[in-house]
Amino acid sequence: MLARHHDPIVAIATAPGRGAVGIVRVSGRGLDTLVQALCGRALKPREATYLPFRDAQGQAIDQGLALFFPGPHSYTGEDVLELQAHGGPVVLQLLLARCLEAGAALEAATGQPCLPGLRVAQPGEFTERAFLNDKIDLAQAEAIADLIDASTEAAARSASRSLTGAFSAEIHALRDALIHLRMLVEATLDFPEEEIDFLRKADARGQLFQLEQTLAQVMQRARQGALLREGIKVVIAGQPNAGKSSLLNALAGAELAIVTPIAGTTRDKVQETIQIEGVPLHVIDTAGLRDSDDEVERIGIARAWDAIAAADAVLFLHDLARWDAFEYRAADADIESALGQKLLSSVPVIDVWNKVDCVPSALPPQAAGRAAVHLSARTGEGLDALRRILLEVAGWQSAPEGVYIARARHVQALGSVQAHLAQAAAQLDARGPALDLLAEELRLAQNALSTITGEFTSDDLLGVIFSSFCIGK
Ligand SMILES: Nc1nc2c(c(=O)[nH]1)N(C=O)[C@@H](CNc1ccc(C(=O)N[C@@H](CCC(=O)O)C(=O)O)cc1)CN2
Ligand SMILES: Nc1nc2c(ncn2[C@@H]2O[C@H](COP(=O)(O)OP(=O)(O)OP(=O)(O)O)[C@@H](O)[C@H]2O)c(=O)[nH]1
Ligand SMILES: [Mg+2]
Repeated sequence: MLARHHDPIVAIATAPGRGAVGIVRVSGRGLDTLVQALCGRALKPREATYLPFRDAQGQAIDQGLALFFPGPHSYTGEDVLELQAHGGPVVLQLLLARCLEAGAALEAATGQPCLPGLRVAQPGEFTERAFLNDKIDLAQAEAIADLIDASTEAAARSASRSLTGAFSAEIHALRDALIHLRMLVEATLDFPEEEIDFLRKADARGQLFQLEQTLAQVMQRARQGALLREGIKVVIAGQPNAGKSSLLNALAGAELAIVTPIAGTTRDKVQETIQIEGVPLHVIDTAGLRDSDDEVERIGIARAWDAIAAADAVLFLHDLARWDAFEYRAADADIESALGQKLLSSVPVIDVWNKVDCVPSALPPQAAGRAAVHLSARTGEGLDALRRILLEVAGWQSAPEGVYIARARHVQALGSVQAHLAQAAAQLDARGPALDLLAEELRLAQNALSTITGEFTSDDLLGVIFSSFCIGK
């Protein structure tokens, strides 16, 4: 991927479909001749010029604004030409084709090695260039995609914060502190006699402690950011007719799943993403859990268990209207023990006592150490309490001002830094610390940290990251 990074690329930069304005964007080195060919004149840098876009025969395709950003002062760091036309899909396709044709004609005419054939950009390739040309780091590039994909305002604001470099700045501060400590340790490797005293005088342990503290804070905020970006998967489970589908509909505020008094109504999973305080929650309604002879229902129940096994949190629904019946309680107990086998202990289960409107005075038993809520999916009573519990379970600390968007891979990288620092601390605390091991752990910690900003990231990972961008970005 690194090899192909200077040939000129072109793409439609605006969303597919009709729009007031549509943009075709070209990036590459030495685009002046292409500008001349496409616009019939040279363009003043960074100044919009109104002109006709003509095809090879001189016929106008459209009249629009042309903008030329000479590198390195552009989005990609290369020359960038924008043709801002009317936003119809056919017009933009014609303009794109015209750019490719002009590129090919120039290549044939000049045979210039500096102008290899213009080609259509891969998804994310403009932003990849911005990264490769040091306009932005990897965390910022990811923030651009996350800004575009943001499904809530809170996610968009935190992505914008990461894009301006707030997250990267924290990572750089950590890196600088780490480098400082590494220099100290590496220096002692050369003077083994004085090593321990030297480290003690320089308070290496104190520096490492400080580093761990800062890291923990960054990690906490990155986790919040990852939560905003990725949300959590919440599965609604319970016996038939407990009101699972009614609860999904109540949370979503729409009649998504079929609700009937017939037990065994839901078979397929029904999923909807809702948001609470900007945190996306992927709520999944499942088939009621019971022994069934019906083949279709059995498949639905198997899917329900698969969903439960993949859940970040489970809402275990109980029907208060039937709680008096021994068989009902026994069946709930069976589900309870099956949940215990299916779920990691870290996956929270919330007891949801549904249909409070039927039995206003009932106070059912509460399992120790587990969140519980009484509600009515029918009247909406208790739903706010459930929303609060869901946010708590997700780990949301509702301080979106300081949160920057982050991805699971960032949180993992920070976790790896944390593990290496813990190893380093163990060495420092040991009676006879192995300084080479200490140095090695600190080096690994720095490597893990720099995968976040992309200073130390494999081409494979870069490929995965940029290919998930939309076309033209
Ligand atoms: N028309 C248009 N709008 C757009 C973009 C674009 O490419 N075209 N962007 C694309 O995603 C975003 C803006 N991103 C940009 C980032 C840097 C530069 C740029 O010219 N940077 C120069 C000069 C900076 C300055 O004057 O301060 C530089 O970095 O040197 C332009 C756009 C959103 N809006
Ligand atoms: N009174 C009352 N009835 C409810 C409440 N929630 C659900 N119901 C009723 O209970 C019945 C079953 O509701 P569903 O939402 O279909 O139950 P379910 O758990 O999805 O059932 P299955 O899909 O069969 O597993 C319907 O008649 C609902 O109207 C509630 O809070 N109060
Ligand atoms: Mg249902």
